[in-house]
Amino acid sequence: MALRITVIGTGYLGATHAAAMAELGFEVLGLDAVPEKVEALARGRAPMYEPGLEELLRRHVAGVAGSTGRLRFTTSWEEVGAFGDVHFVCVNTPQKQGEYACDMSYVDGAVDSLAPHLARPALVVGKSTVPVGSADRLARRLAELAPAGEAAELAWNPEFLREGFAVEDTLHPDRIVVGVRSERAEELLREVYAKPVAEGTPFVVTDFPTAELVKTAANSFLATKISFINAMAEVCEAAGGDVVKLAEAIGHDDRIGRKFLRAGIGFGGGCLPKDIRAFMARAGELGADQALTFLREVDSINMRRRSHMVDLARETVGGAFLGQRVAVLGATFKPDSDDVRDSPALNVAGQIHLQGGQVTVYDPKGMENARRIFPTLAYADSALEAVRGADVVLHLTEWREFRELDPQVLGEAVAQRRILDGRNTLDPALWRKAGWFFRALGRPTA
Ligand SMILES: NC(=O)C1=CN([C@@H]2O[C@H](COP(=O)(O)OP(=O)(O)OC[C@H]3O[C@@H](n4cnc5c(N)ncnc54)[C@H](O)[C@@H]3O)[C@@H](O)[C@H]2O)C=CC1
Ligand SMILES: O=C(O)[C@H]1O[C@H](OP(=O)(O)OP(=O)(O)OC[C@H]2O[C@@H](n3ccc(=O)[nH]c3=O)[C@H](O)[C@@H]2O)[C@H](O)[C@@H](O)[C@@H]1O
Repeated sequence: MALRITVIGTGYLGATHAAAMAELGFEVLGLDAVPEKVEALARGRAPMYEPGLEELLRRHVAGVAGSTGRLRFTTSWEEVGAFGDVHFVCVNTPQKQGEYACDMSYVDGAVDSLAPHLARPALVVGKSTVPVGSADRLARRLAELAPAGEAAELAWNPEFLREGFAVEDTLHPDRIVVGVRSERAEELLREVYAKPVAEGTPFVVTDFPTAELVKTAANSFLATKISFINAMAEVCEAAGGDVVKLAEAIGHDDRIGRKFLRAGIGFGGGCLPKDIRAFMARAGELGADQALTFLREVDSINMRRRSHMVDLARETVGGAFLGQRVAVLGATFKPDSDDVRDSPALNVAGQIHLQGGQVTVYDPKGMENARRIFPTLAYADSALEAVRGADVVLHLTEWREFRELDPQVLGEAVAQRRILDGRNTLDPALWRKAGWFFRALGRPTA
């Protein structure tokens, strides 16, 4: 009989994983602690904006006309325990309030809720990003609580998807990494991922700590690459160089590569910032803190980008924000997502607001989430409306819509033709030709 899969926690990762598992042909049951999320998903509605996800849900959610009916959602642990052969844990692992360390309470809570319902053989597979050592601790907890005893086993299978490409990355990943302690666990995971592996996706089998570390190492490397190019942007600004050209030129070397060398206001989101901090905290606990002191620098270069953007904007409007109208284009931490967690764009908007600027924000998909986090900022329904009467325009998230803006049309709406490109994706020549003062991070001023 085909494997039956459950997915615990149906947020950015879990909702996509559940839909993708149904797409691979499995019967899937998703569970979340938030009933509204479960209700929306059960109607085939994605709880967040993620390209292609809603189409996939509608193709599989039971009850949606024409669907395969392979995908259902529930809030019942009992149902999940009775249904699944393989249970994927996809709950959140945020940064602890006021600390660098990871808050494991959601993962611990999920395992504690699930385990008592595991009366028959089952594989619990952690996908959340966790501090190294968590899988070993959770395996012991599972053995203690599951009625099935040793027949309820744990494995670790970190996830590498990017928001905005989540569906594609889940169905066609670069690699699959599994931390296992038995042949049975490996066999079950090979069965789950048989299709992508048959298409050539590398399948890396390892132990628990290595599987956990692969994930935090990968995110640390990506964060380091971004902070490296942003450090080069700082030097370019001081020396009159052009970081965009520099990135292109060093990227032609295959050993360096062109990806993840976009200088700008830096990285944000629900993962890279909190993951490098949790990694440092965990290394400290293990007595290996010296190994990761460079990540402190990666973090501080990154945070400096945001204040640098605020400083440039203040300088551009004459030295003080009081009485100045600032239009902010972009609220999400990256384009093609509605995610505003630790968003550099919103952070910059918030800092300027606190310094007395009249900030108006527009984002194609992130308005609802942004309003929830920063209710005191003003919001506009379009880019054109946001820039009306502005003394300076800040381009902070590189949505395609912003790249296609017409500098002439916007020029008619603003009070002053001044724009700062925080993402280095606008064409300076185009804006300058239309009479704008144009400045980009790490690029020559004219
Ligand atoms: N968002 C992303 O692109 C990626 C996230 N990750 C990792 O995946 C994990 C989840 O991240 P997101 O999906 O972004 O978080 P999220 O906050 O969007 O989703 C987590 C979901 O888990 C639910 N939940 C929390 N505790 C629960 C419990 N005890 N029982 C049932 N449901 C519970 C929440 O209600 C929420 O819907 C994190 O560890 C993250 O670092 C890994 C790769 C990519
Ligand atoms: O662990 C996670 O959750 C995920 O974190 C990142 O994915 P994501 O946060 O969706 O977004 P990225 O595309 O990595 O971008 C992160 C941030 O870096 C910024 N960035 C990215 C690339 C770049 O060259 N420059 C740059 O400033 C983006 O604007 C964004 O704010 C990783 O890329 C995924 O592999 C990983 O699974």
